[in-house]
Amino acid sequence: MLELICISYNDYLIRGDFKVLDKDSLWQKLSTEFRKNTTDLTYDTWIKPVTPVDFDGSTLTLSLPSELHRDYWKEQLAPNLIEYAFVITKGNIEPKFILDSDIKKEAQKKEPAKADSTADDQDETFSFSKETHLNPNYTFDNFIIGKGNQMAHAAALIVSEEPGKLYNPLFFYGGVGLGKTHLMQAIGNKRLEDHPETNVKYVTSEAFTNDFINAIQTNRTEEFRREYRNVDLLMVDDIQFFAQKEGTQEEFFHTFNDLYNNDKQIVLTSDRVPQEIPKLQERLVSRFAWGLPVDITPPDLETRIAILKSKAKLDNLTIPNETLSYIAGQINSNVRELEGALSRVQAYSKLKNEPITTDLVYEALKGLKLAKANNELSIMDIQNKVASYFHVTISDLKGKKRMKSIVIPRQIAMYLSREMTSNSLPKIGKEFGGKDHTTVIHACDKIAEVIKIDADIRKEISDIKTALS
Ligand SMILES: Nc1ncnc2c1ncn2[C@@H]1O[C@H](COP(=O)(O)OP(=O)(O)OP(=O)(O)O)[C@@H](O)[C@H]1O
Repeated sequence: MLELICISYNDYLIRGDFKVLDKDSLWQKLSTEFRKNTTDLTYDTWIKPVTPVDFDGSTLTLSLPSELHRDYWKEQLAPNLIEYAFVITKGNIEPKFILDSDIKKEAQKKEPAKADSTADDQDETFSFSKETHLNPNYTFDNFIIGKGNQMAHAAALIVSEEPGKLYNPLFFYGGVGLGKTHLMQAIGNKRLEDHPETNVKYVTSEAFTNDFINAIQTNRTEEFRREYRNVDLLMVDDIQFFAQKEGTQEEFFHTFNDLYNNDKQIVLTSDRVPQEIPKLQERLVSRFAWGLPVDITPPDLETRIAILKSKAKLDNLTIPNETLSYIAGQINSNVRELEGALSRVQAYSKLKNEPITTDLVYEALKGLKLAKANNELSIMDIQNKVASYFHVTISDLKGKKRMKSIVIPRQIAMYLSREMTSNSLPKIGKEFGGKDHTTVIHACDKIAEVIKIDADIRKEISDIKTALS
């Protein structure tokens, strides 16, 4: 990787021997490419309203006026942007999308606190509390109970009232977007509301791993241990990502023991039972089963309608009951997609300046509905699943980054698109950021070979296939 030598030069920065544009100049050049290659209507609707916010040499942050714009950019325009940017800068540029409303909200929030703000404050993610990293919206009040999550909900409530006693660790497992994180954080939020003195810590397993690696690199392992072992309630999300991380597992084992022996509460989530997490140490598997492992399954129709009703109320949306039932009937996979459908509908109604009716919803969700009616798995379904399984973005799958952590998921997604859909090789290539069909053939051959010798990848692919079928 070439070093960034920050020499300001008109609108250029110089990186190695490449010229790197600043955000406005880069965006101007990209807009010109889009104007050349799209219709006036597409340009005026989707590209013109975009504002460049930041460009750090590898990520271009763009602000968009609505959720609908964001969906459209992610699904349709991002691959073109990556390609145009590659031609312009000779580098891999990733787009990042934020909403104009988030920028406004953030500006308003910062305004009163300006006087005592610090550099650290500026790094905080929107609306997340600095100390605990809890999302304040993930509460028991906002959580709709249905058949698939009632056990998990009951256990969570008990743990929030009597941590460290009955179910330790509490272990939620289940598919993507079913509310594991929400429920876990609801425990933390309630505990803090009832007992503000409680020391609560929420991290993803990746954040734990990164903290640990940083601590080693900076000789601060003692500090790391003090931080993690001095809490009353530790929540670690998505622990399936501890798979194959020997050193982190070792450290987590000691963290776990320390907290457990001191009657501190541990809450964990994973997309599968501990026994199925590849290369998870046996002693961790058995410890995770000490408390209560409880699964969360997808919501039935009634629960989906109730969830939609509650989200609509939170967003002050007026939606007739039959329209809510219609939306709930269209999306039966997970709650995150249900929320996505609702925000797509909301944005569509704003754009058209019409009230939300079943007809309007039909139009807004047309693309999703068509895929469902044909009952065919789309390449997009596969990309979504693979991206969430490996925690990469859709842009990663469509882009050109050569890191192993991205290349393997990309090749797996191409392989599955070939295996599980009837799309031609050129069509698959096109859906992966306009790649040539020979790249797809190479990916398919590569994965077919790897499957023969690598049991972990074989298992991962089989998990994704099961989730897709
Ligand atoms: N029962 C529910 N009631 C209200 N909202 C819900 C419910 N279940 C899930 N959600 C919402 O769905 C979204 C996805 O949930 P969450 O992130 O908790 O899922 P997850 O199971 O942790 O997914 P992942 O495995 O991808 O991390 C969140 O916005 C959450 O608030």
